[in-house]
Amino acid sequence: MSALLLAGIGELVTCDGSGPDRLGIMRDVAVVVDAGRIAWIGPDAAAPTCDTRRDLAGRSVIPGFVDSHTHLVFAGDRSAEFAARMTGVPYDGGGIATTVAATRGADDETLRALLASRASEARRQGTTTLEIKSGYGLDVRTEQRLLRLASEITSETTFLGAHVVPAGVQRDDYLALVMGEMVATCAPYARWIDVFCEPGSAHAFDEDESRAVLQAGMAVGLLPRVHGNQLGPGPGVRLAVEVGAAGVDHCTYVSDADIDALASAPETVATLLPGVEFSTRSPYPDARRLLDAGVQIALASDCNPGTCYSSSMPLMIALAVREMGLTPAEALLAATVGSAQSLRRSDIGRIEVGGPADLTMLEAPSYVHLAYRPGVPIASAIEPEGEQTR
Ligand SMILES: N=CN[C@@H](CCC(=O)O)C(=O)O
Ligand SMILES: [Zn+2]
Repeated sequence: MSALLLAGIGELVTCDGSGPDRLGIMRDVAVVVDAGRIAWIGPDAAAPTCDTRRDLAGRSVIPGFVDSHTHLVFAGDRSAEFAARMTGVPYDGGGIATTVAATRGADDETLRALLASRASEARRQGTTTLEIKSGYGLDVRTEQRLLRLASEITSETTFLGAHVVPAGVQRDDYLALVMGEMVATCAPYARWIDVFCEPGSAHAFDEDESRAVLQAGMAVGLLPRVHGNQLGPGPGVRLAVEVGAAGVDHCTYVSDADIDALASAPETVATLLPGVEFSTRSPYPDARRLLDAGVQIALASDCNPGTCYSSSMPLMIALAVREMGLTPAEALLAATVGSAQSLRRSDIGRIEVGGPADLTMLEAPSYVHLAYRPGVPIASAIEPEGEQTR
């Protein structure tokens, strides 16, 4: 068979929903990868002969992480803002203007190189699917440019023209631009429409503004998702459920009513971003409470220059376990199938014959090491062709 045989897998975590933890764990197996898809899974001892054979020597293999929330296309540096925050300066979204200025001033080649380097950094840590938002252009030309560049590397692109109101533009004028020329120009390069719904921030948008933005996107065929309840209690969760959004992301401050609404709307996934709480020194959401109430949850990095400059899904899993009350199994499911669900994808986030060969290898015998060994680079996406970088 002209394919790649991955032999000697000690633990294959399929995340197929079977077994006590829904992890579908298989032991001492082999996997055949052919033309980018999984062609065969079975006992190691019964593996077919292939042109290429790689021995994983008992390592654990898991589905590639699905990072359903990132802002990877930007230029500039905000490390000073982070340092100030660590001395007590709160986050309010105002620093986004710094990134917008740097991003507008960067040419395509510069942004493409920055994006490629961040995407490769994520892949080296086991991420095989990235969602990428615009939102650092905030003018028609730059927003379209960011989405065009993002769409060169992923089909999961999100128009976030309604990130904040840019300097020098009246709020009403900016909203009219976003809902008119900007969304029309960006829609060909986007699958999703997002809005920073945070009435407590002078920079972001209130409930009515957010609803109008989402409806304008939906009118041109984009699917809604929401940044909500990040800086304080608010209408984000409620609005996401109302419009049938695929995800409401952050959910740092949720009420009992928000949890009830999410529990009765399984199509709206609560996407938790613990790297943001870590990097803004905010309280963590109670993921245990959400899960116990029957809410669908996902984990993502929110890699961005302001609130979390980390692309590490293993770090998010470790934080979810240590700080948010999830078991290692629940955290892994949230970072794979849960996150896939928040992108309305059933083809990724799990390992099955016929599915894409999105496989991540751990330098460990068990997936539990993702939380057990925080900060240690044990996860990397398996490269079916070419050099394995780890
Ligand atoms: N909250 C809004 N947007 C980003 C942060 C953007 C920034 O500060 O650059 C977030 O998801 O946290
Ligand atoms: Zn975000």
